[in-house]
Amino acid sequence: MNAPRLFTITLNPAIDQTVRLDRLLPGEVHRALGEQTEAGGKGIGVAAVLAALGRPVTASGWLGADNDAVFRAAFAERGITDGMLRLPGATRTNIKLAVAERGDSTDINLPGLALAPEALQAAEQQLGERLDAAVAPGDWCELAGSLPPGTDAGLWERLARRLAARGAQIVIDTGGAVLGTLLARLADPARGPVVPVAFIKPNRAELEELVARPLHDTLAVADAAQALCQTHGVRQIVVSLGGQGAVMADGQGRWQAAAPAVTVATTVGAGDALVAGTLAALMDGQTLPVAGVFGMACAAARIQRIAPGLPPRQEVTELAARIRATPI
Ligand SMILES: O=P(O)(O)OC[C@H]1O[C@](O)(CO)[C@@H](O)[C@@H]1O
Repeated sequence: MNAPRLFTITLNPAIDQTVRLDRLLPGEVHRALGEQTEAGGKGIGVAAVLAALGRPVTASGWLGADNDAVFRAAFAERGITDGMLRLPGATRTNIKLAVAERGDSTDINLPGLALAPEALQAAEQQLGERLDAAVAPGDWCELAGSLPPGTDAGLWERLARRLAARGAQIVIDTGGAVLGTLLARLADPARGPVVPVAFIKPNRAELEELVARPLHDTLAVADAAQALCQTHGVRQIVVSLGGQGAVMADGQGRWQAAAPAVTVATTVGAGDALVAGTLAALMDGQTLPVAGVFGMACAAARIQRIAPGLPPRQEVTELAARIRATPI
């Protein structure tokens, strides 16, 4: 069998406009230090990191045809296969305020391209056919990011079932109520064949929403993550804890790892880099703690610059050497 490939599926991509500020004072006038525009959206961020790691990756999903130039340029420059449908209209622009004093970003994410029900149905049909033609058994498919207006978890569910029927490994990186609904539906035999989920990467708030209780410490996070593996048939989980690092869980155990201290230019894309690095290593057959550490190194490398992608591999390897996963 050929080496597995990754397809990211982004149904609500974004043009990220990052405005750099020295500080943020609500209600005040700010003079920006600078501005940068990048092709964004969760699966596109993941694809950028995978491509930087030298992996074949296809960015799939859909884009507004009116302003796709930034995506075309990014795909060509980074060596990402462009598998995105073009739909009538414009892709949303998300505003990112990267604030030097705070060392983080404030995100303002817009709803996204709204399509009429018939147009949505046609887009789903066309996307499904494209994926059927491209995805081979053993390939990994990431359902990435939020859903556009007028759609619900059913859209992800139909795509996941279609891809699982082709023998793909399903990865989910979507948040809010949609994640819980989707996991519950895919694990429910009354709805059809149970779809095993290879990997998810909630953050603490998303995991709290999934298990419907606050998770005050690392141990509580690890317990909740491991329980989710058992109840929802999720094979591997990395819970991102921002500056505090990550907790990982699978059928074999649970681990925690602290994030290395780095200078932060933006926190946008940190989660995508964590997913991308972890998936790259898992696809190589690495264990979860090894893969999660590599993902964390990719995230630490990613947040030091505003542009998606990664610095030279040596820098990522050095960061990985500074991270230890310890069993909990
Ligand atoms: O689909 P969501 O949840 O609105 O997130 C989209 C945002 O997330 C990112 O992909 C970063 O993770 C940004 O590029 C983008 O603006």
